[in-house]
Amino acid sequence: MSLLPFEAALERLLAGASAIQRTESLPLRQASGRILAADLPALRTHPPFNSSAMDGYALRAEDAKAGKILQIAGVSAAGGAQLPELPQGQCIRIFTGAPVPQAADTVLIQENTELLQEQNAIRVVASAEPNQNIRPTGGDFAKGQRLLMAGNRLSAGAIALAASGGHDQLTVLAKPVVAILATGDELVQPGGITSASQIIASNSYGIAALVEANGGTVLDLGICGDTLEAAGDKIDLAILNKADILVTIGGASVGDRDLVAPALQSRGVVLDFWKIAMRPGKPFMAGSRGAMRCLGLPGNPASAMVTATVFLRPLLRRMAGLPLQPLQAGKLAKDVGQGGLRAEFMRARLLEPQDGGPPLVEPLARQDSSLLSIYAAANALLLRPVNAPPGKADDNCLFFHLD
Ligand SMILES: Nc1nc2c(c(=O)[nH]1)N[C@H]1C(S)=C(S)[C@@H](COP(=O)(O)OP(=O)(O)OC[C@H]3O[C@@H](n4cnc5c(N)ncnc54)[C@H](O)[C@@H]3O)O[C@H]1N2
Ligand code: MOO
Repeated sequence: MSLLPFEAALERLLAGASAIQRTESLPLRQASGRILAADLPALRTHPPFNSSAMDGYALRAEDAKAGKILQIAGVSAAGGAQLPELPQGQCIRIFTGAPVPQAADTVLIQENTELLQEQNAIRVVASAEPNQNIRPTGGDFAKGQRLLMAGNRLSAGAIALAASGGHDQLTVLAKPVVAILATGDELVQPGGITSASQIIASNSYGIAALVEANGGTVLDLGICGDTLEAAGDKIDLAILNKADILVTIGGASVGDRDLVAPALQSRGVVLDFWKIAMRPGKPFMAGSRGAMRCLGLPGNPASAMVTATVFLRPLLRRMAGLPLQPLQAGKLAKDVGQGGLRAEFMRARLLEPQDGGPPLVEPLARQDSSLLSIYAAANALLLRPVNAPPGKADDNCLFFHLD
């Protein structure tokens, strides 16, 4: 069977994938980083009154002339209950954020006055122009105005704006549910080892972390043994729980015990493609059952993480309403060999460039797909295209960020 180029596989995977439309309402404190489901109008005007930008004296600009002596008729403080009147030819002591009395059209900063304590008055030292140091009503936003657009990712600033606009709950897109199933008779959970032949199902943890870092929520289906029935029962659970994406790990290759493809098919999953011209990750498969997308990752730890980065990450981000993280341009940090018949995603480290140019990408020494110690040390995947000529240090290259 011929192998599908990873670019074509990714295009097929993303075709027709869009942000899921379920929503949920969250308290502001839990909404950071989530995607706003609908345009957000301001429930109030801010500032709700003409407000002073400085500590000083509110007055009529015509009175704010150097040398004048003005009686202090009252005080306006932020949160103060009553706004004092401003009699003709007088001033009001005012603090930053406090409402400016209606008759005042300027605020003279206190540094430009001399306080005549005994007379409860000030002498104007430097004149002020009209409209100085006054933040007008609605200068930030007016009631009914759109504060944030649907599809906006809620940054710290957006959360503060929503709070200021009077919202204490936000309606956001629900996170896509990603069911994760590890397959293999040899697998046990961390802490569950009882014999030397067992292997800890570490991939499920790595994939779960990747899912949570990319806008998804995990439905952990645990581990199933290498039988069609056991795998089928777990797939039923994903269906029952309405998972948006089912990710299986292992059992994707060609051995007699590689049961994932037939198990998926036995539950009505239609496979779209299987086997990719990439290294690691050749046995990767994808299909769907109704709205549920199904990704079969190979079991080797680096193969599972690489295929999750190349395929699951963009699919999930698309379904979560997040921007994709495309390949980026870098420079090779050292010579690399010729590309093979499969595109290779080499585990690599990014080095800071000397001249502020693109990052230097240094492939790590050992690339076997079973090595988690190497995968964990990497922060990038260097792409070596099919049949690429040998690469020289400083040649252009492409890479995926892993962080
Ligand atoms: N004759 C062939 N053999 C293999 C081929 C092939 O084309 N012809 N492909 C190889 C490639 S490439 C890969 S990758 C592996 C992947 O095969 P599977 O997806 O069937 O993976 P398993 O056999 O189930 O497991 C492989 C390896 O990974 C360990 N594993 C599995 N699941 C987990 C997990 N959740 N956490 C940690 N480790 C896991 C498992 O114990 C095995 O050591 O097939 C090659 N063979
Ligand atoms: O492609 Mo496998 O994923 O080489 O180890």
